[in-house]
Amino acid sequence: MKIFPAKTIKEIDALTIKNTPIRSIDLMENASRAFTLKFMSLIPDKKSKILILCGQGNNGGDGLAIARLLLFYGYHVKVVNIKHSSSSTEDHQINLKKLKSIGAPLLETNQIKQIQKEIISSKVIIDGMLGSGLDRPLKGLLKDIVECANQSSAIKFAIDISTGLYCDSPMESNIAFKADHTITFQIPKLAFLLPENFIWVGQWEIVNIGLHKTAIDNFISNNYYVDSNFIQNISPSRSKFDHKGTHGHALLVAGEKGKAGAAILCTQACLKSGAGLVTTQVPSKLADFIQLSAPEAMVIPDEGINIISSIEPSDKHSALGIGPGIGKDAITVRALKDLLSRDKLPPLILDADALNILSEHQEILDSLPEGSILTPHPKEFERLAGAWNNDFEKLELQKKLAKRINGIVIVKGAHTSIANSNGELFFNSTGNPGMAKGGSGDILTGLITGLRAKGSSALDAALLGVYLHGLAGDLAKQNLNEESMNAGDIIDFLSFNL
Ligand SMILES: NC(=O)C1=CN([C@@H]2O[C@H](COP(=O)(O)OP(=O)(O)OC[C@H]3O[C@@H](n4cnc5c(N)ncnc54)[C@H](O)[C@@H]3O)[C@@H](O)[C@H]2O)[C@@H](O)CC1
Ligand SMILES: [K+]
Repeated sequence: MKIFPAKTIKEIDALTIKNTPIRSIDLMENASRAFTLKFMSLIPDKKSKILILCGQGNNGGDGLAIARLLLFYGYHVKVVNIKHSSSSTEDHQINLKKLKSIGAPLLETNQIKQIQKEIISSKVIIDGMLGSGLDRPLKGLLKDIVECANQSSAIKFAIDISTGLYCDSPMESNIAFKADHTITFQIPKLAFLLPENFIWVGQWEIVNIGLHKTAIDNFISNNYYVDSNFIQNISPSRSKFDHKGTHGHALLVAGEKGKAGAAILCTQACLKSGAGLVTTQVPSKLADFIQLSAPEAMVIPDEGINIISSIEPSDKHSALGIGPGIGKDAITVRALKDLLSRDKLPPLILDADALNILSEHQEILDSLPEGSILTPHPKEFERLAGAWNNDFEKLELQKKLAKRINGIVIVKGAHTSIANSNGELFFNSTGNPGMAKGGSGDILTGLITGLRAKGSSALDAALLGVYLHGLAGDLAKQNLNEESMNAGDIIDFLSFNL
């Protein structure tokens, strides 16, 4: 799914109207109906007072149409048409007329006191003040209304996007409508995917409004939202006469004294990737733990008893994952540097301590072979790439690093982002906060290394690995809940069944 900026969304709307063809008022009706149906599934209670705050643009037009539809379905609705501007859009005017014609409970005002009274007495508030047309910071009446609504304990919904939030650039005034739910029209907005905006966006869902497919296909985007359709197209397959030799050989380098668990989780996850063979190199003292916990894997005991002292892949290894729990001992640093000074290397995946070593020895970043994959969490990413002022800047740093290494940078978190060296960004759609626990990252590294060993391109291995890891986390959550699920449970639920 492509993510577009507000300007392109407007152009797609216009092309939909022209090419479908459909009248703009009918497209607004489609959008309002889609919002209403989703809203009704989330709020079945028809008795509590719902306040719909409408601005003078098309977002307000949606609000007025939604009010009419909710009234039709028997909901208890009050509408405020906020007179914050002297003019309103044509579709807004049409919907206002329709609403008046059915005698809807409607207040038209620019008086904050009157609006405040309505807010205080409402159980649900729907924000139809401003949408993707926001072009300046919130001030005056709209800002006062948003502040007042934010203090209310009502359940809050945003139509398309919260008032005050830009679709694709940082906020200017640090104030927006604090939605618990955002129901957005067909195209995901970049702003929804960034941690700093969670307080304004809440849970968000996409509803289809019938935008013209060719119009969407014709616009280029560098940002994508990765859903199961996307993943199905890049999932690997097997054919009847395949043997273990046709599915690659993954080599993992992991673990130090006290961190055998990282190596075990990484190995077990790699075994679920479909790779033909998996070998794990660990400090010699840990070798038996791997053999016992992952009997399908082979083990190379390092000469170091408690640390990794050398990394020497052979031609038979088709991908090499390094990092979970390896520590930063000077001998391990040397081993990594020696490895990267080699001419020929298998595709690399670097995580955890391998990334911390790279952060402290930035000169070796430039010796990473093309197509390497880095999998930092935000703190590791900050050590690698420097600090950022807002999440949009963080994305720029991520793209810059991917370009510098001519490879893939995965920054983990809710909606994990994956950058390639062409300046493209992919945001994941699976996963939940129950996965934010020790060991979860080790599993991702094992999984991606296996996928890469099996023959997926660097980008596909990253996209698939991140998606499947999140999906397994979601299944673990369904079965266990977010608190009690642990990283090992993610491995149990890893599956290519999409
Ligand atoms: N055909 C379409 O274009 C469709 C649009 N839809 C809705 O229309 C919305 C976009 O509509 P509009 O482009 O009219 O934009 P908005 O409804 O977001 O409002 C734009 C108006 O508000 C003013 N404005 C911008 N920032 C302001 C601020 N900080 N304070 C006060 N006024 C401000 C602008 O000057 C403009 O007059 C979408 O978010 C969506 O809800 C949907 O109905 C689907 C179809
Ligand atoms: K809105």
